[in-house]
Amino acid sequence: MPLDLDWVARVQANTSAIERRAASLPGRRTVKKTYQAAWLARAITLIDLTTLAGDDTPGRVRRLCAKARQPVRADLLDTLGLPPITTGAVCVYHDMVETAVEALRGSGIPVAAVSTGFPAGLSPFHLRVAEITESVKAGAAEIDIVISRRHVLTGNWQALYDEMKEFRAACGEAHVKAILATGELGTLRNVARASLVCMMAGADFIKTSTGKESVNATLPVSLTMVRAIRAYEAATGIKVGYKPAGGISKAKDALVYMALMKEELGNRWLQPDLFRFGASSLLGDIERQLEHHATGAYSASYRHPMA
Ligand SMILES: O=C[C@H](O)COP(=O)(O)O
Repeated sequence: MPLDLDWVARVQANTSAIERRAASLPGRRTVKKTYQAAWLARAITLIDLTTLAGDDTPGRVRRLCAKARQPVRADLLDTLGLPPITTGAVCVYHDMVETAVEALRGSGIPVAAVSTGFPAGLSPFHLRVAEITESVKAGAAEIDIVISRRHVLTGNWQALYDEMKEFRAACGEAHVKAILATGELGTLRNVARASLVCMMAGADFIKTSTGKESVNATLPVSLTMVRAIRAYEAATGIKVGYKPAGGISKAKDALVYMALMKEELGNRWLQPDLFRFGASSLLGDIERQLEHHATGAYSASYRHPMA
């Protein structure tokens, strides 16, 4: 849609109310027993299984892809009466896209690439656009772009809109997730406004963080962003997805995020086309919890290596 600056200017965020509501979630909402096992299995299908490290190698990416294809031991799934599952996607740097596409061939698992000068997004603009084009050409079905934080910090909503619109166009058929790097945006009002502008410019998902900021996904930021998604759907009928990312490594945290989505946006946002966790180590803890459900005993985390 065109940029609606009046709507952007009207956006408010009541920080203390948001913090109160976010703080009430972990204590109030838990699922137990077989329901918990079912929620955790669902959580696995929502993970963008990620490796974004300077020392990534094709071997590590291939092992990660094998894990994405079979995230939980078959005998555990059998004991729990769960069908075979896979992760939602595998998320890598551009250089690793071809390796991941090859390793996931036939699985139906999409490859997500972080493009546009991830994580700072400060390389020349034409190179950021070219990086998207290259990642799509290499087979990435999803592109995670990073926005220019300075456009938010200086209130230049037109520049943010134009940038996002161009990234959207370069993605073509690929889904685009807009990484806001919320830990660097200063206020929750900025987070709400940036969310709205990215949605107006065509983002399929809005995502909290690169995982490289000093503060990554948090519940107050998530509440702010999912309320923006709710407002955007109410006004336009368009459903935008949500991806909290960075520092989510415990099964119980995943359950809290899922409860937030269910309460704020409904069950529809607990499907992989509208919700993902960006996480490199969450799967290991979920596997441990599922093993506990199946056997009654906890295994050591080294028994659930990622890659
Ligand atoms: O988008 C994914 C994040 O980079 C993963 O962050 P994490 O390593 O803290 O799970």
